[in-house]
Amino acid sequence: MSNENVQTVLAENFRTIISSLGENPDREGLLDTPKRAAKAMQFLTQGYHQDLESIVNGAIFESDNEEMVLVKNIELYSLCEHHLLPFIGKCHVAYLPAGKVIGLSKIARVVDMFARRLQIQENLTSQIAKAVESVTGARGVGVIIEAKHMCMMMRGVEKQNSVMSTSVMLGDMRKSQATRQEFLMLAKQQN
Ligand SMILES: Nc1nc2c(ncn2[C@@H]2O[C@H](COP(=O)(O)OP(=O)(O)OP(=O)(O)O)[C@@H](O)[C@H]2O)c(=O)[nH]1
Ligand SMILES: [Zn+2]
Repeated sequence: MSNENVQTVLAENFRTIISSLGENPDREGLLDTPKRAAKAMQFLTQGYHQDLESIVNGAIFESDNEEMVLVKNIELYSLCEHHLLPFIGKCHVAYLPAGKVIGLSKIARVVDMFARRLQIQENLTSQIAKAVESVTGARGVGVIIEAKHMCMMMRGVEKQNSVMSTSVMLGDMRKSQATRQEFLMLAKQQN
């Protein structure tokens, strides 16, 4: 289905949702809402139409550096697959290069590519780690995500302060306790 067709189908469904809620989809304020909501949902799930190779766009560079590279505090917006409500937080990604480094912005793009899908935080964390590992050939990769889930805040148990923390360590980052500790310590430090 083309992008426009998907948007039309989504908009029709959003119109049904609005009327099922007892609202009048024909009142002025809501007239364009199905289309807007459809576009917003397409944006928030655009990761399904992206692939690693085009996201990275060849920005892999040779380097002798073997020390840990860490990108901290990457903002993260995703949708939980259970309620379709947002979870919002930050992601820290570290890797141990093995002859190659990746363009800095590309790590954030990889995070977005997987975050803009229907997710649970655990799978999101491991998908990012595996993607960074495969694209850089790194000796080790670590990913930490700390996020607040709207499904726990706005509804359900209504807990406003709980933060879910998930981490995935691969390769040498998993094997070497000292390296893992260094990552965890650097990730925890304020800026
Ligand atoms: N592990 C994990 N659980 C999640 C994530 N996002 C949402 N959940 C949980 O998924 C669970 C779904 O539980 P259900 O009992 O089927 O759904 P529910 O009746 O809406 O649950 P409550 O949220 O407890 O009201 C809830 O415990 C959510 O907190 C996530 O990223 N990871
Ligand atoms: Zn949820």
